Amino acid sequence: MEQHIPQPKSFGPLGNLPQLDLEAPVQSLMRLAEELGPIFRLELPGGRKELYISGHELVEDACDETRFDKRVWAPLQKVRAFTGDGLFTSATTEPNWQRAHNILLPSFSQMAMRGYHEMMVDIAVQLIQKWLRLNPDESVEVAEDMTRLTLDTIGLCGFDYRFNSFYREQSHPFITSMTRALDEAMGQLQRLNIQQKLMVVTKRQFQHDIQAMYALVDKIIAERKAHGQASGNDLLAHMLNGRDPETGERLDDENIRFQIITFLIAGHETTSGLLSFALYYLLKNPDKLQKAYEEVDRVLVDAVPSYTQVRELSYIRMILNESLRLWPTAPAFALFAKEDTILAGKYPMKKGDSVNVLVPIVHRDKAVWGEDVEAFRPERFEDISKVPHHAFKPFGNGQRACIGQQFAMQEAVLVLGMVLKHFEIIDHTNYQLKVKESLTLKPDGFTMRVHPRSEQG
Ligand code: HEM
Ligand SMILES: CC(C)c1ccc2c(c1)CC[C@H]1[C@](C)(C(=O)N[C@@H](Cc3c[nH]c4ccccc34)C(=O)O)CCC[C@]21C
Repeated sequence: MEQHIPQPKSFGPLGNLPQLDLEAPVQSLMRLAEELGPIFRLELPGGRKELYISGHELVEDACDETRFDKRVWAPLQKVRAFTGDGLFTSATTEPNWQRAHNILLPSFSQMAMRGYHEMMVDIAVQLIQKWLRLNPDESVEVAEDMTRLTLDTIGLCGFDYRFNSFYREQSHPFITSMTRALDEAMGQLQRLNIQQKLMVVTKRQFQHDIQAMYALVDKIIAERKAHGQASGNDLLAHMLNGRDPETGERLDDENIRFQIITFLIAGHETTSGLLSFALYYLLKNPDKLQKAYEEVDRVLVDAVPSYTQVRELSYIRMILNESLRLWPTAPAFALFAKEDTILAGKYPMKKGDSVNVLVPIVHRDKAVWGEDVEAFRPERFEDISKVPHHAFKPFGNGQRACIGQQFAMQEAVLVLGMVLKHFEIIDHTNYQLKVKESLTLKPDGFTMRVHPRSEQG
């Protein structure tokens, strides 16, 4: 029988929007979920309705790939204006999704990470050098420096391009365009169609920013095709030379452009947020911080970490997983029913109906994580077989899960390990976490002090 699905009271054409804090929509949805329970409906401008699920049984069932597939929903549709049929914004049934997936999977495998290690170290050393030169009374703007690091890392590993963010106060022009375009895409999610039509200047700026992004990326592709490239082991080389093992086909230049912009977006904001949250939790949990220092002092015995040593930093990896549990920097993803079905045996869904997974709440489901869900306890990830993997979805689901997961984790373990090897981190302002919501989640106004640690042992 039809189960009741709670929905907050709605206010005419704007639906439930007036009750939400549009500066922090995810945190609004988290509060709604605590009030309304593991499933609730939200009404949006123009009568659009969205169904949110956050209970582990519902999420587990919705992650059944035989019955549900990734939905390219409104937020992704808006971004598709500049990422086209790139991996992130294409439907599984589009030809370029399967082709790019088949061609790029090896380039993002754990094996491939060995090939990116030197480039990741190149950028990580720049961060360490910058922090070593700070005066004792100066502090670090954590999220800002981590964003410089992750952007430069994906630029170098992706297509041998140096944004040189550590040598700039202002963002690189490409990033200015990308950030403004993303902000506009997000803004469109909350406007009525009539508002959207009237905002002519904004729309023109949006188109200008998209053309600016394409100009830079198309130039990089053209130059690479004209002059080739020494190393030949970055993502661009793999995309230019790769063939779909199933069909022998290659990616065309337009799709390669879309993939590069996709990796820049998906690859830097999310990883920088993860590193920032991890440092925040270590400052607030000195016993875990001590354990982390002990691991890096034991493993990182050389001036520069080797690929193998990074793989040995298991407690650092557990810290990052626990940070992703509490603050998954990609906080929601959407699924649709491939055929008529019953969700978790209770909620009938017609073919095409969709659900949105509210990741921060399923990561706090006490039924699977225990009563201490708000505690920062990396030890939950000690034994991977004991992690409730259907209630831990920071990288999405199934064949549409994050292709960059190994890249992100390899980079984050390397950077967090190097930071803790070189610095004692100090919570000099007793910072209180405020989560800033843009495309993803990150700490707002988070600064800390860093003291060089004397050479250990
Ligand atoms: C902590 C860092 C990251 C997090 C939390 C994260 C999270 C996610 C999530 C949740 C999805 C699924 C989205 C959906 O279902 O609609 C996804 C997809 C994707 N991510 Fe990531 N991501 C991270 C880093 C990266 C990096 C470093 C890259 C590339 C260099 C990347 C590239 C992609 C791509 C291409 C997809 C689409 C995959 C496909 O559908 O074929 N991500 N990511
Ligand atoms: C570009 C990608 C990576 C991206 C970026 C941000 C978000 C997403 C994905 C997907 C989820 C999306 C949110 C959570 C979302 O569910 N939105 C839904 C519903 C919605 C529209 N307005 C809202 C205002 C408040 C609360 C909800 C909505 C939607 O947009 O349909 C809204 C904020 C941006 C966010 C995090």
